[in-house]
Amino acid sequence: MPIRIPDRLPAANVLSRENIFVMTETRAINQDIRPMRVLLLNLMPKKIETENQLLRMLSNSPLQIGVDLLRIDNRPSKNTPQSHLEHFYYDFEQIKDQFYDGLIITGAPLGLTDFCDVVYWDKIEQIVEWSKSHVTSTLFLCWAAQAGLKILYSLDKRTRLEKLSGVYEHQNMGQFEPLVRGFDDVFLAPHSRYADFPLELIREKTNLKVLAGSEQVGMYLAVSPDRRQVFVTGHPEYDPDTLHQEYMRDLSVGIEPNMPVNYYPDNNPDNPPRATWRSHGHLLFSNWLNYHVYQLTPYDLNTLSAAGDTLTKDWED
Ligand SMILES: CC(C)(COP(=O)(O)OP(=O)(O)OC[C@H]1O[C@@H](n2cnc3c(N)ncnc32)[C@H](O)[C@@H]1OP(=O)(O)O)[C@@H](O)C(=O)NCCC(=O)NCCSC(=O)CCC(=O)O
Ligand SMILES: N[C@@H](CCO)C(=O)O
Repeated sequence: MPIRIPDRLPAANVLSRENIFVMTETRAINQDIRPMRVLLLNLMPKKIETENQLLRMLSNSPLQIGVDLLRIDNRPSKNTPQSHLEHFYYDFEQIKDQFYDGLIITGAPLGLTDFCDVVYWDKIEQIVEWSKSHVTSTLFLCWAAQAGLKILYSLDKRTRLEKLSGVYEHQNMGQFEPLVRGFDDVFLAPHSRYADFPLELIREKTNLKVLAGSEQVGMYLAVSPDRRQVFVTGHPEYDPDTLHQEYMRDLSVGIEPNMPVNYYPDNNPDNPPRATWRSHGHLLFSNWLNYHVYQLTPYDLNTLSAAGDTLTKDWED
């Protein structure tokens, strides 16, 4: 089933060219099934690219999914046309009385910025708190995972000496957890972060269930006991060339970044990179939509705030 997006959102053309079935608002209103409602809080610098990447991941589902785009930084954007933001994005005030089946909070290039110096930190805290009564399942990506751990578990920011950049192996630690259904025992995913998530720290300081990771990258995927919060510290949604774009950007601003690990064929940046994580990314987002959104969410979303922990399925561990 397709994703439901505004008629003129750029992703409509991008995804249609890839034979990905998107449904415009005009077509969608003729369907008499309840679409899933997913809110995308986009904090990434290249917002249109991130929209395309995440909508592609959400499109690989038998569900009809309505996607609302949210912004919380009303300063002029450095990397996205203001007209795009004004036309396609909601402000929190416009949606705070709404209920959603899913919320995705993206990464942000704020790995070297203390939380207290993040211009919209108060709004992030407000939205995470709001999600507890207005969203069935929240997916925190990369920087948002670190922010979510701070807000929900008071886990202080930990920063690596060097940026973790490249495509890394992960052990599947989730056994029969639905979120990792169909995962390989060992799988690849990109990372691009200074944030640090040591496995033992996560296990010691939170009640999260770690579902995938490694000694090298730490925790990659974890889920709360009620399965309503999912933390992903990497970027399974990335295009093949996203790490390359970031590498070239960081070189051009004089940061002297290390070359992304296990990424360029023959470790040569002149060779076009290939995606070795795409199937994992699609499976992760499909499993999230199926087991953490669709199968948990109440038919009447307005009952969500009263539902509390009765949403939890008693899946076998
Ligand atoms: C990454 C770049 C090169 C990006 O440079 P840009 O020219 O795009 O602009 P920028 O001023 O850095 O801002 C990028 C986006 O972050 C927003 N931004 C910047 N500072 C902010 C702050 N204090 N609070 C809230 N938002 C902030 C800007 O508004 C912009 O979003 P709009 O476009 O909407 O205006 C730069 O930030 C940089 O050199 N940073 C130091 C290296 C680094 O941190 N790289 C990323 C590491 S990876 C990472 O941080 C992932 C997370 C993690 O590691 O935990
Ligand atoms: N890693 C991204 C930011 C979100 O993780 C960057 O270098 O811009």
